[in-house]
Amino acid sequence: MDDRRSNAFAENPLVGRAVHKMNGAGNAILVLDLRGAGFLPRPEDARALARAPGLGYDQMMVLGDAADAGEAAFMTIFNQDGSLSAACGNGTRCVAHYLAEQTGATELRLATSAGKLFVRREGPLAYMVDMGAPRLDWRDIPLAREADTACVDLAAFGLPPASCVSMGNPHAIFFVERIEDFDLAAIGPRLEHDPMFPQRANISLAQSLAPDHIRLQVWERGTGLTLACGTAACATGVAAARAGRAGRRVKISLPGGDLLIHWREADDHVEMTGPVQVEFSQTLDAAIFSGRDD
Ligand SMILES: N[C@@H](CCC[C@H](N)C(=O)O)C(=O)O
Repeated sequence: MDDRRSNAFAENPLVGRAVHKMNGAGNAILVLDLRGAGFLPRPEDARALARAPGLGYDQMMVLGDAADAGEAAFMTIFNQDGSLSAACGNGTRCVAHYLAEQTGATELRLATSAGKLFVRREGPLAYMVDMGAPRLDWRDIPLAREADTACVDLAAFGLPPASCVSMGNPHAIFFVERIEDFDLAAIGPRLEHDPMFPQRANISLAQSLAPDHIRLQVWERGTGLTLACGTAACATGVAAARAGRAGRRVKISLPGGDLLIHWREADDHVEMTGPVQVEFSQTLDAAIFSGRDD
């Protein structure tokens, strides 16, 4: 190892590692493969990477060693603010693509702190993820107090009651006539931190276009407005079917692209199918971690 590399390594073990910038329906994803490394980025590292010029991300998917044989990796998922999420649908497709390209696998098993995920390649740049069963009990979302999760009155901003769903992470969905009538960038942060959500929440505005088609805009917990959110699309599909607004198969159109959601009757699991795009790979240098962490 040359001197520059060994000094940089002493500063931060991420220096010299490769990251892979991808997107899933426009959701900006950074894949960092730390299998075999025995460490995870610190929250301040995650924040530094999120604000690194030309790099950035909505979520960073850090691959670690899987506990079970047959699982390709364990995914630790960071938001821009350094907080963790137990689920990320678009990031899961990106990780699946990264691994599928390495191994040629067309089916993969991955794990997160929320559970195990099955992924199937559907095309050169398309994947279906079995996101597991939604959780609809108020304690599982979690909400701060007992409530009918199909109808949570947050009494704010002229919005109707929200439908709350956990896909391993908490979502509140507001069905509105027209998304444009609301400024999600302004109300999103306040709803994310509403006292009803002890672990904060991802906030979505949904507009029904047809019984099998919904428009969606998402304010993501720990990140902000994004072009797409896979778990929000799953949660919205579930909320819409629950309310009789849609069937169990629905197309969700987000600013960055479309996701197909199928809430299976047979086993209650939610399938999410959508695209991935590979942008670039880069080696991390020490300058990324040298700024202030405000
Ligand atoms: N973009 C993701 C969800 C990201 C996680 C979220 N911000 C959270 O903290 O729960 C997706 O595609 O599902």
